[in-house]
Amino acid sequence: MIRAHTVAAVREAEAPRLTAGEPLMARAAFALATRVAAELRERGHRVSGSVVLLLVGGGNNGGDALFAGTHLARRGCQVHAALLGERPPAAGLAAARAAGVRVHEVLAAPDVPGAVVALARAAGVWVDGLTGIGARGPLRAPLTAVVGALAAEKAASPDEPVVVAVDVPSGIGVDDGALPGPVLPADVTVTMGTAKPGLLLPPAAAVAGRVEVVDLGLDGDLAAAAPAVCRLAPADVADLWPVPGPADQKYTRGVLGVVAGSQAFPGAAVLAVAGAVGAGLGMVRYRGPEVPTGLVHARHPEVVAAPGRVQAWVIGSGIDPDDAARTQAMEESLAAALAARLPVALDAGGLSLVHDDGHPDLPATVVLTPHAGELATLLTARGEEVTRADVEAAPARHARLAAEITGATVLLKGAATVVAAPDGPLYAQADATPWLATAGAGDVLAGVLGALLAGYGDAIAADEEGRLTALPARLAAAAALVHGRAARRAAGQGPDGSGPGAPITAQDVAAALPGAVGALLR
Ligand SMILES: NC(=O)C1=CN([C@@H]2O[C@H](COP(=O)(O)OP(=O)(O)OC[C@H]3O[C@@H](n4cnc5c(N)ncnc54)[C@H](O)[C@@H]3O)[C@@H](O)[C@H]2O)[C@H](O)CC1
Ligand SMILES: [K+]
Repeated sequence: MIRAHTVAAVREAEAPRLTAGEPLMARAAFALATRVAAELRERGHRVSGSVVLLLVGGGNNGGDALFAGTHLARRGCQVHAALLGERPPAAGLAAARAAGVRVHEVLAAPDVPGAVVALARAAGVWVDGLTGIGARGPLRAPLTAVVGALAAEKAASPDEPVVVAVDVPSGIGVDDGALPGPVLPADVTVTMGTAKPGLLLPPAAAVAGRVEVVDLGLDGDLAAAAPAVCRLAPADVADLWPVPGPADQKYTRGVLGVVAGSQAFPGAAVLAVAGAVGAGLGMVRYRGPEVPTGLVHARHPEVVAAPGRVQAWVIGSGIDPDDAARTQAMEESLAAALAARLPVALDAGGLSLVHDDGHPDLPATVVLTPHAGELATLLTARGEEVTRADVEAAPARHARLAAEITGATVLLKGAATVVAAPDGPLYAQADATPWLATAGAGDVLAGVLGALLAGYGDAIAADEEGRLTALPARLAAAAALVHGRAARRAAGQGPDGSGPGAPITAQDVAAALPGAVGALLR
């Protein structure tokens, strides 16, 4: 699991070590130089003779870059430093000059962006040491124009140069993942001491590239600080996955009630059920009208269409809130779940059940699964004037707001999936593939989540002391990881999303679930 800590937590952890004179910056700079050299070699370049441009801000972020440039110059790189801060870090500057780094006072140039771009065009590596955790707000002039020009250069030639961000790409919202202004997208971010929330949270996570965490010896100090954002890795999901044992039978593995699909949208019932059975569980009880029931049985004859005991519910996929009969069925199953303290995945039309305060203070065992538009509609219905664009610009903030308003756990779907509960860390999962943006994918995800909730349903229902309140959020993040990995598998991509992939349908994703789960458990 990747844990990300806020600027305040990092400062608090660093302070005693800095006071004690620990050489944190030296460690940081050496690790940064080592990564730059590795990136050069991995691209088939010799380190010695390679041209490296340091973009140097006025604080210690720039200091990291300058000291790293010192190491690189000593390894034979031709290193140029473009000074873009009013007061460049003196110690770093002196060390760089002593090592032969060529220093450019570009702020004195009549055309600052032009001067930087001229240096950049001659370099194979750009080291972004403009701002790190000391940034306040969107980048200010002249960095705005400089970064805008460099981003345009980089967009025109994506393969070369390689952009290495120091600690964070300059200009992102370090604690919230916002993109308040121009940012230079990085191929690699070498982040110091611990990951930062903005490297995991959308939209900024999309410009961080591969994130490498440098161990500065802060883990002990940071362990005391609860992480602000977590990202589950496959191993964490494997530890969570309900794997049956010799004593299990279908009722102990978990039975899932599915209220999805309608005469108008019967396919969603098939897809939600396919997601659940593909993820693996004891049994599905499907509740719906004749047409979807027939389709479900045609694809999944093992599904039971009779009422009975369940350990979790999926409610809402493929249901139009204007469909009175189906809305009544949704209300009844939600009421039954709440009365029995069972976990629920509320998807699509099911979200309309929380558009008013008819269910005040939902427990965190209810997991809402909106996309950005549905979350905007929900928040607006609950009195927060919010548009889809607002949600997409700050997904984590809006997911947490919805969790606080409703009391439920919120899984906000998107290119990266954010999970927020009223308390505890955010989760940010980036396991999907753009090929997953296809009709019905959300229905399958609701089924995967339902299967996981059913696997833990009895334990959650019996959890009188609230020891498991953090579990639904973690299960939701796990469902997002497996759903994304199954989509990559179905698209013919690697587990890391590598490769071009190919068109997939929601059913392809469901069919790939058993293989994706098996790959996790190996
Ligand atoms: N604490 C340590 O010793 C270590 C820090 N590491 C590195 O240092 C930075 C944090 O350094 P700090 O000096 O606190 O701030 P920054 O360099 O990130 O930024 C301050 C710098 O940027 C200017 N600035 C602030 N906001 C803006 C803006 N919106 N637009 C333009 N310029 C802005 C400000 O004026 C200053 O000049 C951390 O990220 C690490 O890289 C070491 O790695 C570990 C030890
Ligand atoms: K930076």
